[in-house]
Amino acid sequence: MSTTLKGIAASDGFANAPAYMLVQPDLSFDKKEITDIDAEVERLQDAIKQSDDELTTIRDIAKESLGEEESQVFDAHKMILADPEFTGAVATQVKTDQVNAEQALQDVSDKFIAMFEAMTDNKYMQERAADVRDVSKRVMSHLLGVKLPSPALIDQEVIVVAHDLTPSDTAQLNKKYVKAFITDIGGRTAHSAIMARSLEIPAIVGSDTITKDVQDGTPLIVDGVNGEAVINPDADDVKKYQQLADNYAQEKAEWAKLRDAKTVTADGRHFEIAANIGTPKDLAGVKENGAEAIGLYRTEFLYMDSSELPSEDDQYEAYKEVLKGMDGKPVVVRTMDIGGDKHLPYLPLPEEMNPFLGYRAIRISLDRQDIFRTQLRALLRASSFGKLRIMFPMIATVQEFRQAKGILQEEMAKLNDEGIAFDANLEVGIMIEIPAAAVLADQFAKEVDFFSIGTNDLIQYTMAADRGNEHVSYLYQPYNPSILRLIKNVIDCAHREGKWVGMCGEAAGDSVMVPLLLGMGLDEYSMSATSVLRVRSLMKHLDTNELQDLVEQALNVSLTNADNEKLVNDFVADHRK
Ligand SMILES: C=C(OP(=O)(O)O)C(=O)O
Ligand SMILES: [Mg+2]
Repeated sequence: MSTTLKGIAASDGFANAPAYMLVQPDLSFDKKEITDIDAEVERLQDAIKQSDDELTTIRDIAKESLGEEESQVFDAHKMILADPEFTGAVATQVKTDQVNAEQALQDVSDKFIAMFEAMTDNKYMQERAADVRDVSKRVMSHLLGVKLPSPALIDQEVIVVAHDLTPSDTAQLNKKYVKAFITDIGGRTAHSAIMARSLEIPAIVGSDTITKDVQDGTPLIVDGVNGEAVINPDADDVKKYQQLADNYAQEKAEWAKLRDAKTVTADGRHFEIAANIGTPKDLAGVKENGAEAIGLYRTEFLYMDSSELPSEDDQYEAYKEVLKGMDGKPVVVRTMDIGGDKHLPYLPLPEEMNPFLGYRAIRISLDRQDIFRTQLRALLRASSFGKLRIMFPMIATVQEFRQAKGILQEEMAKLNDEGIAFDANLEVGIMIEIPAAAVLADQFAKEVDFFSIGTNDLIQYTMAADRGNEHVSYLYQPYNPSILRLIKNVIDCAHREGKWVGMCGEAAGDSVMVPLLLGMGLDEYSMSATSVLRVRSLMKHLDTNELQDLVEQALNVSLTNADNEKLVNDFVADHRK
């Protein structure tokens, strides 16, 4: 019999395929005394050989789908397997201690890991500890005869099931075979969910129990629009979801007709719909979906995709590609926003109790000015190839903005002295994602060129609810009057100073939020590229003259998020042109 599991709808679309468990297997074992030493060493050699074959396959697939650089880590793993100092030492230990291969492997790898981790003055060697850990896990899985999941090896249509997916796990999913994913934990604005939307992979997060409810191969249906998974669907379920998927495809075909159209409301007002990107590769999606600008380029992915800090030239090439690719249309580039759930293996951050409230984003940039200045120089050099706007993340105080802008001006002066061209008039703005900045928007508005409201963080900080924690996901309330009042304040303060305001948090592409934002006069809406056409279609059917009353009610009469959701849905049903 089929069962339905409810989670958080993270990325639109429907899929019907068997489950692929991307979960870490149990690698525990008992220590054993061995009498047949030769047989035990042979068992170890077999496991090493199987691991090596597997790594060859993974490397070849990774090279094809992710590129040469990303595949090199697997060559490094093969070298460890071939190193007699490591695998030879395991065989020796089996012989001398007369213990099972699992125990010998663990002892030797623990020794190597401790040795590498102690090399605090050589970061490169220190990072090798992670490689040894990975390799020994792989050999251990073969010794124990359990499967180690590997996204790169998926070569059939599946729905990936995982406890959680990191942004880098998500980046490895091959859209050709991974038809959807479901996780136990996570929220709608966690970065894996945001990436799923830009990859157009239907997804459900925060299901709580999916990894316990299914096994490898269990038939599954994912409804990413409503956040529902059907486990072991019957013929009726399949028919019902096929119908929903067909309707959705039809709706998408209708929206696609607006690809080259300007975004205009029923009363003829133009608003800018922009896209959020993480890498230059996302430009294709921006074009396919007819976005009018890039409202947020999350540059931290450039740092996350690299094995060391990207050089000024590497960054320059990436920024130039995006600016040229947009053909003079605006591109808002946000400086590095590392920290929170975004990590750099080569930039160890302090262990923190509350990483989202800790050392992150502009706080790191102002502290590590070497990293910040390199990024700013790369951006400035690229600025002559298009319409660049620079934006600083996580600004809490006016002083932080002044300091960041001061550093930018110093780099401008240096480039000037060196005779290197850049756009001296480029706009410099900030993300509004900390309540302190939203409240003091009148003061900030006198100094910045623009605001972009980051609702993902603004909501988590205002409601004190971790954006990636499914247990508090009910507090992700974009239409809560408290959030709407902060947004209205930001828009009004900016307009009073003649500045423009955008929004690049996920709420900018939310069908309930858009009528309210239009009514408040938000100028620019930046969202996953895959949401652009849906929102353009929605705006076409709304008359901004009729939205003032709606905003008044949402701010002053409604008490809850749910009140406002209903208010807007009823309004749109009655007033759609
Ligand atoms: C757009 C935002 O930034 P990020 O999601 O990258 O934190 C936000 O906080 O709304
Ligand atoms: Mg943010």
